[in-house]
Amino acid sequence: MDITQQSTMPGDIWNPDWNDPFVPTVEPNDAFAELVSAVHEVQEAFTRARPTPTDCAALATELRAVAAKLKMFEVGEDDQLAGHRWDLAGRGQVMAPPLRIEEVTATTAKGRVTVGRFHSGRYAMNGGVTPLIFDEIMARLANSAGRPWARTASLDVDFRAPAPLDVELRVQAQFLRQDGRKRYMRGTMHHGDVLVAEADGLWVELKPEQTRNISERDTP
Ligand SMILES: CCCCCCCCCCCC(=O)SCCNC(=O)CCNC(=O)[C@H](O)C(C)(C)COP(=O)(O)OP(=O)(O)OC[C@H]1O[C@@H](n2cnc3c(N)ncnc32)[C@H](O)[C@@H]1OP(=O)(O)O
Repeated sequence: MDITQQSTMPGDIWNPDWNDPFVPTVEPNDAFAELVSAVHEVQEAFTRARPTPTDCAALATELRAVAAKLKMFEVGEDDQLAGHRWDLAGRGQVMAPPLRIEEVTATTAKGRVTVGRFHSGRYAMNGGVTPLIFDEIMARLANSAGRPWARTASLDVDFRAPAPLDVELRVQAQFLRQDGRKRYMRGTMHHGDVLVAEADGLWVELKPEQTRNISERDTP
């Protein structure tokens, strides 16, 4: 299959606005984006802090109060906002660093990400976080251009240099080829000119019975 012959089908699976690098990550008056940003702030501040035992206890109480409030708004996974806000960096989920995907064509995707101490191993990005970032951008590309849904079957990451914290990293994905249901992808992560990690991945197109749990809300 010649994947370069496929269009990106704007409006179908890919919002053309997302190719504009100047679309702000957080829209004014976007209350959910503010909430996501606040959770990220808590994660980073928690990681950097060394509170006293008394303060730990008080903070735990306050955070449990916040969790109780959020539980009042619990919905099913199809209806939750986290992970479904395709216009936000990181889709509004707070597990992986907020990768900002700026461009997706049928064959390439480009994004940028900055990680703080929350995602640190030791003075460099944790080795488990790098695959999260690759999976996000490579999956986005694998599922772009109107292609039927595919899930990650394998992801092989090579760590070439420590990925520094608090600076912007550039992440790219490339659609190498398709062989039946198999889509072969490649990813790279750079800090400046330094290649910090690269990845090879296989995405396998789902059979109809494997798409049962994928809803319209999963469509970018
Ligand atoms: C964010 C954007 C959008 C996101 C939008 C949200 C929805 C969709 C995406 C969700 C993203 C995820 O959750 S991904 C989460 C992480 N991934 C997963 O949970 C996937 C778990 N695994 C599976 O569900 C399954 O193993 C599949 C679907 C990957 C493959 O199973 P299958 O459908 O039975 O395929 P099967 O017939 O065995 O294999 C088909 C071909 O692929 C090859 N193959 C299969 N697995 C492998 C493998 N690990 N390594 C090498 N090759 C493999 C086989 O040899 C075969 O080759 P040949 O004989 O044909 O040559």
